[in-house]
This record gives sequence, structure tokens and C-alpha cells, in this order.
Amino acid sequence: MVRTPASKIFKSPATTPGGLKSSEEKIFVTVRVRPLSKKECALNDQIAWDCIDEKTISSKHNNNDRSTAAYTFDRVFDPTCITQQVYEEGAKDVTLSVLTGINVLILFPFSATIFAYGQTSSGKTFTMRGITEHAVQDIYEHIRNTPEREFILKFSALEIYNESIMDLLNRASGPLRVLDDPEKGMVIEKLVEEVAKDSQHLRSLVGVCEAQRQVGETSLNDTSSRSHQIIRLTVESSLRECSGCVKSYIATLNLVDLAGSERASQTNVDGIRLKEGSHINRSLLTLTTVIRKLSDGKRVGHIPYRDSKLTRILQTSLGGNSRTAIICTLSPAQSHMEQSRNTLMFAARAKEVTNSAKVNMIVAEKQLVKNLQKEVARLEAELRSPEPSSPCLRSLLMKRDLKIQQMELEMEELKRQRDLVQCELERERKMHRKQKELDLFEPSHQVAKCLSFPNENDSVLSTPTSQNGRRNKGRRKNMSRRSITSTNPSMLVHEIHKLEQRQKQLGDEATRALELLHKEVTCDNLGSREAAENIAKLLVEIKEAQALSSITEDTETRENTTLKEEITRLNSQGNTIAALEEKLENVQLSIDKLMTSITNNEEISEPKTQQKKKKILPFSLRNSTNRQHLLRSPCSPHSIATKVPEYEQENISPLNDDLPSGGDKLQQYPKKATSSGREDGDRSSSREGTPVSRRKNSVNVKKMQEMFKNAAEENIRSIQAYVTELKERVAKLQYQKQLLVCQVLELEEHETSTSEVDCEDEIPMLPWHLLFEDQRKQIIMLWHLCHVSIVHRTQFFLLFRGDPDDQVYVEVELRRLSWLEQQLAEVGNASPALLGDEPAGSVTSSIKALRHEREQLAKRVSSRLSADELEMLYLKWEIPPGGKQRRLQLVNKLWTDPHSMQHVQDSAGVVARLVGFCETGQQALKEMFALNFVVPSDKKPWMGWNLISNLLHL
Ligand SMILES: Nc1ncnc2c1ncn2[C@@H]1O[C@H](COP(=O)(O)OP(=O)(O)OP(=O)(O)O)[C@@H](O)[C@H]1O
Repeated sequence: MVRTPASKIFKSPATTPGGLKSSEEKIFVTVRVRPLSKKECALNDQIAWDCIDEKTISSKHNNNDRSTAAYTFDRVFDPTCITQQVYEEGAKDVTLSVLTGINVLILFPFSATIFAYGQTSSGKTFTMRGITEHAVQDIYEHIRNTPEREFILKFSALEIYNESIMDLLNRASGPLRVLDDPEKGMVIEKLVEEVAKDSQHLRSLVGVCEAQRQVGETSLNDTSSRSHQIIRLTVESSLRECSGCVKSYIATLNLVDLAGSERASQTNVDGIRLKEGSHINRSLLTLTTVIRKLSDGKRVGHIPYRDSKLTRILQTSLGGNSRTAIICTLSPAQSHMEQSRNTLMFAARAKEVTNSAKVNMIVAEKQLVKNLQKEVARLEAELRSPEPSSPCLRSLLMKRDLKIQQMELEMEELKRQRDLVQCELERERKMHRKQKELDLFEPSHQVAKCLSFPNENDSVLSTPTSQNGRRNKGRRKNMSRRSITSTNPSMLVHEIHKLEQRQKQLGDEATRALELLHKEVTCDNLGSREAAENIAKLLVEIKEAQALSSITEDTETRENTTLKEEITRLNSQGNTIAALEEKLENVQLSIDKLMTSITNNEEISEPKTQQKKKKILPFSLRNSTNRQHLLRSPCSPHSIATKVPEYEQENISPLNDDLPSGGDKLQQYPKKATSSGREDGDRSSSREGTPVSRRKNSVNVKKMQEMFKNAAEENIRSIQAYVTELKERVAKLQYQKQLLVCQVLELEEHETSTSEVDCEDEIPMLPWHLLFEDQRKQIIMLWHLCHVSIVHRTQFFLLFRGDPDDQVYVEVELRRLSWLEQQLAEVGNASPALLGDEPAGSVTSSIKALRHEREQLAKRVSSRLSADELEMLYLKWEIPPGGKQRRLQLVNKLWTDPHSMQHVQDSAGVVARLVGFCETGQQALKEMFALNFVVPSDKKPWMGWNLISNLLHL
């Protein structure tokens, strides 16, 4: 027999089973009147008591004192009542309160007490035996009817004999001490407690105790109990399958069979029996006193629990945290009238006693904490165990892991959303900053930067037809969108207008220069006829070019035009610009011819050359604008200073009034000789046509011819340079127009796709990881909509996890699926076959192919997964046990919820196991996805999907 100290059981709990303060519950008091015994009958003893009804008993022969003649109790059992009835109506509720009356979530001590009180031979032992038997019976019946809970019944028993506490399971241990434990309350030291294996075992233990109890013969009772007996059943209960919380409790049932009060005169005892009777009576007297005091409501005063072992042990049951029932037994005999009356008086007092939890509240709370700590320690130990002891716990752990995973995903999603918001915020900040900058600075600063020619590599206008073009298109798209959005449209318009104005200025200058040149050549026969014709032709062409470029006119009226209006205007002038370009080419050719003709000119006459020299000067000087570097005459200050020092000796003065005076180098020019003017040196006395002067003139003419030639060449070169610049500007204009058209198209597309109102300003590109997340979600949804192979989905999902190098693959996949989805939407039932070679098929065939794929995967379940893994998956994916085709059910659940990333992740995990996807060789697999760049309309197979599926031997 395994015995453990039961001291812990004897404690003083202080709260009710519900965890609340104990209710103000009175002790349940019943009276049982036994039949007249044989002896009493033999003595012709009369029945002194009359059970008037179920609750009232009265004395038959005490008519003089009506006030005490009738006693009312919770129940009065007359002699005909059997013990079962007494149990059912007087003790059962209290008994079951240790089993059903408790619904606490924690370990918690509670006690129920049933005891029999009455004079000797009144039937206490007789009644309590029956009560114990029925209680045991009910307890085990309840255990049988409550399979969800696990019960442990522990048995201990003691007797108080002559004020000594004896262990009825271990009498050899001798008298036991009563101890006051600060946490547990009152405890009986070293009291043995034994686990009852079953009801039979429990009954045998009860039998052992009865056998051990002190019994003696008195004149009133052959087997008179000479001690108070307390049988204690401790019930520990817990839920077999706990769902996250601790639902266990502990409660005790005290079955007390008191010794009977007796009068020595009646029992005719002496010696030991007398002594026993004396102790019995004394302890019963204390009990009576305690009850009387408790019933008087004088709890604030001293309650003499400690005056006897009995009251000390029953302290909790009397006014403590206990449900208590007292069965007062009565002999009906007239001869025991007074004793019976005392019993009834005791019963009446007991009826007024109310149990309360106040007394041991602190102790109970400490106990509560301790019990909780114990339970936590137990659960922690179980969790630490490598092998969870019960399926219930395994399931719990798995659910917890899933929950953690789910929370992690939610956290990731929250982080992603946070990043998006931050990105948006940053965008707003940039917009704000930019707006401030625009307010502060000259627009052209930024516009000039924006409008600068792109690098050769940034072929913005090229169409993305090549593979590289496709790969880069996404980047280009972002780049061009960025360039659009980083430019203020009004600034672009402004810049276009400025450009056009400058172009107009150039044209004007060139025209003026040519007009003068033409005049010089034609009027003064300075050049050859061919040169003159060339210049005339050139002039016409320049004017035509100017006329064509008159598109730049009225810029002031277009200051307020919008970017789109400007683009429309430039578009409408596409032919004009092209014509201008062509015209400029002609101008270039004419200039070349002119250059050639002037260079080869040998027919320039000397006087005309001299006249020409005089008249050329104004031309160049009139054009001394900010564009002097373009048009320069032979007499221009720069040319004179550097190329014709002879002029300083020839006293030739400029004829133009526009010439600058004072401090200018032109003051050094020789004055023209006049009839009225004084001449100095050889030049003053010389005459035109004289041999000397002719000789001199001949020399000078040659020099002048040379100078003119040089000046003309230089002027033409200047015009050439102008034309070249003009051509460049026209080309730039053309380029800008095309760029703007592209940007506007992109802008419109962007506006349509995002519905963002403010797209004209800068929109920072999303960080790749955010873009990836978004694109991957789209892809997952498109896979679902297009019934794409789940192996393909798995491969793609596991291979492309957001690495920057994945960008092109993700984009291609997205485009491909978008196309496919579009086809499905447009054609209705036309869709590329999932695993076939034809890109066009039907939705039905795709679904069929997908179903076939799932069936194939289902066949792999048993071979690829262990039994344990499979069971876990069934549990996780909620495949009911005992169902048909559970493997197929499992596979059919995979990849069915595109909205849940957790579902997708889990699905990919399972499919990867089934197809044997391994982490190695990922790059090679990625390359396979890259193979599928063929446009489906090319009637070529979707190599990516087929190839991978074939590799997986499906
Ligand atoms: N309700 C009853 N019906 C029939 N017989 C009874 C009943 N109650 C008691 N008896 C009989 O009365 C006798 C005395 O009963 P019991 O021993 O139970 O009295 P007791 O109160 O325990 O006495 P003590 O205090 O001396 O131990 C026994 O023989 C018992 O069988």
C-alpha cells in the first residue's frame, strides 16, 4: 500500500468553490428518528416523538410546554425512512459539492462535511455507514459520467479517542499532532493518505478503518463507538484535454461519525468506558458550545475551537469554508426523552450557524498562489519535454506555432504598410520642398538641366523590342516617368518658348548678314556673279527657313499654354520642323558653294574692291551685336587689329555713323582723302589714276582683295556656324518635342493606372522590396485567376524572393500573366493550355490540367511525407479524420487562397516537399524562367512552365 502524508489535506480554505467569498450558507440540519430498538421494545418503552411532517418533530408527551414541543429542521426523517432517503435528502448535495459544485479554473481547496450527532445508540454509526456507502457510490458514478475529467480520490481516516488523534490507516503511528500551518491552515501531522484505486478499494479502506475504530460495549449499545471518527476523501480533478487554461481543483469530503453523548447512569460504565465517556462528553460539550456561540452570531468573540481536538479539526466545517450537513439522530424512546431533547436543542442551534470564508482568507490566497505556481511549473516542465506527452499538448503547441507564424506575417505586413506610408510621406515632403524651390529660383536653372540632351545610352525614344529593351523597359519607364515628374510643365513650355525666340534671333541676324553681303557683292561687283547668285539663293533659303521657323512667333501669347497644348502644337508642326531641317541642309550646301566661289574669285576690280572695302565696314559694324563671333567683317576691330595692319597707314576712315568713337581702335583707321581735306605725306599729293598712285593702289588693291576674300570667307564661315547651330537647335527642338510626347503618354498611362491626381511632379520610385511585394501579390492573384500550375507557382514563389536580380523575372511573369488574364477576359474561354504546347486553349482545359496535376501530387503524398508529417498536415489543413481521399483533399486545399500570404507560403512548402524542390541550383531554375520570354502570340510553347513541370517528372 502506497501511503503519503495527508497533512496537506487538512487545511483551511477560505473561499467558495466559485472563487468568490463563501456565501452565507447555513448548516443543513436534518433529524432522523430511528425505530425503537429491540431492547426498547422489550422494555415497553414508548415513542416520545411525533414527526408531524417532513420538517417538524414534536414531543408527544410534553403538552405543558408547547413552546418547545415542536422543532423544525431542514428535514425530519421518521423511523420509516431508509438511509438512502436520508442520504438523498440530507447529504447528497453536500457530498456532490466536492464534485459538481465546483467549477474553478485553478487548484483550490474546498471541503464538505457531513456528520452525525446524537446520543449513544441513537443510530449515528448506522446512518453514517449508509451515508458513506451512498457517497462513495455517487462519487464513482459521477466519475464514470465525467470522462472528460481525470479524478484522483485519496482516502485518509482518523479517530479522536480520549482526546488523542489516531490514524486509522496506520494506528501504529500513535497519537498524531494537530499543527497550524500558516499556508495550509490546520493539518494533522503524518496522517496517511491513500489513493483509492476504485470504489471497491475505497470500501475496503472504509472497512479497515471501521475495524480499527475503538468500539466498546455499553448497556445501551453492544457496539458503542468510543471515539469520534473522521473519514476524509480528497478529490483531485482536472480536464483531460485542457484548452490553454488550467481547469483542475481539489476538494475534500469529511464524513464524521461522532461518539454519542451518554450518561454514565444510563450506560452503566466504569473504568475505561467511563473515561471514554468523559472525553466524549467533554468534546461534545465543546462542540455544543462552539455551535451555540456560532449560532448566537457572536463570532467576534472567542470561539473555543481549541478546547477540543474535535472542534479544532472541524473548525472549517463549523463557520468556515465548508458546506456542512448535520444529521441528528434520535431514539424515539420515551426513556431517552431528555437526551433526545438535548439533541434537538443542539440541532436547533446548529441550524443557525452560518459558514463563512472570512476566517482563513489570507491563508487561502497564499495557497492559491502556491497552487498556481505549481501548475505553471508543471506545464512548463511538460512544455520543455522534447516529446509532448499528450496529443492534446502537441496540438496546442502546433496551434501556438501557427499563431506565432501568423503574427509574424501580420507584423511583416504592418512593416510593409509602414514603409509605404513613409515612402508616401517622403514623396509629400519632396513635393513640398520642390514647390518651395520653384518659388525661390529661376525656373530655367532646373529646366535647362532637365532639357539637356540625354546620353547615348539613354535612348528614351527607342522602342523596347529587343530583349535588352524589354529588360530595361521597366527601368526606362521609371526613369522617363521620373524625368516627366521631375520637370515642371510650365517651365518646360517656358523653355521651349525661349529656345524658339533665340532661334528667331539667329535667323534674323543671319538674314541681315546675308542681305548686306548680297548687297555688297551685287552692287559693287565685289564678287563673282556666281557668288552673288549663291548669296541671293542663300538669302532666299534662309528667309524660307525663317518663315518655316515662324512657328516660334507669338510666343508671348502662348505663355500660358499648358504642356499638353504645347505638345499638341509641336505635333501639328512636325512637318514644318522637318521642312526646316531640309531647308537648312540646302542652306548649308549653298554656303559651301558660296565659299568655293568666293575663294576662286579672280575678277574683282581694284576700284570696286576699294569701294567695297569702304562699304563692307558698316555691315560688319552694324552687326556688332552680341553675336560678333558669328559675323565678322574684314574691317571689324578684331580683324583690323590682327589681320590688316596696313590700314593704319592708309588713313581709311569708316563711313558709318554708327561707328563707335573715342578710345575705339577704329579711330586709328586712316581718314578717307577728300578735295577739301588736307592730305599728308605721299598720300595727300597722290591722285587716282596717276602711275605712282596706281602702282600704290595696285598694291593696295591686291592687299584689299586678299583682305576682302578673307573677310568674306570668315563671314561665310560664321553663317555656316550659324546654320549649324540652327540645325542643332532644330534637332533639339525636335528631340524635345518627341520627348515631351513620350512623357505625356507615360503620364497619361500613369494617371490611368494609379488614378493619382498629382502625377506631374516628382513621384519617388518605390523601393524594390515594396515593389516586389506588390508585384508578387499581383502574380499570385493572376496565377489563381488563370489556373496556373501549382508546381509552377511553387517554383516561382520559392525562387524569386525579392532579390534585386529577380526584378526582370518578376516583371516578365507579371506581364505574361497579365496578357494571359487579358486573353481569358477577352476571348472568354480561350486560355493557354496549362501544360500543353499550345498557348491557346480553354479555361476548361486549364482547370482540367490543374486538377490532373493535383491528382498526380496527391499520389506523391504518401511517399514524400512521413506518417507523422502527414497527420500534422491533416490537422493543420483541417482534413477531418476518417474522411475519404484525405491526400487529395489535402492537395486540393493547396494554393486556393490568393489573398492569404500565409496560405501561399504553406502551400508552397507542401508542394515543394511533394515535388522534391531543393534549394540548390536555384540560379539554373531562374534561368529557365527567363527562357519564357516568347510572346505567346508567336505560337511558341510556354517553355518556362513546361520545362519546369517536365523537370519535376509530373
Ligand atoms: N434507522 C435505524 N433503523 C434500524 N436500526 C437502527 C437504525 N439506527 C440504528 N439502528 C440500530 O441501532 C443500534 C445502534 O445504532 P448505532 O450503533 O448506529 O448507534 P450509535 O449512535 O452509533 O451509538 P454509539 O454512539 O454508541 O456508537 C444498532 O444496532 C443499529 O443497527
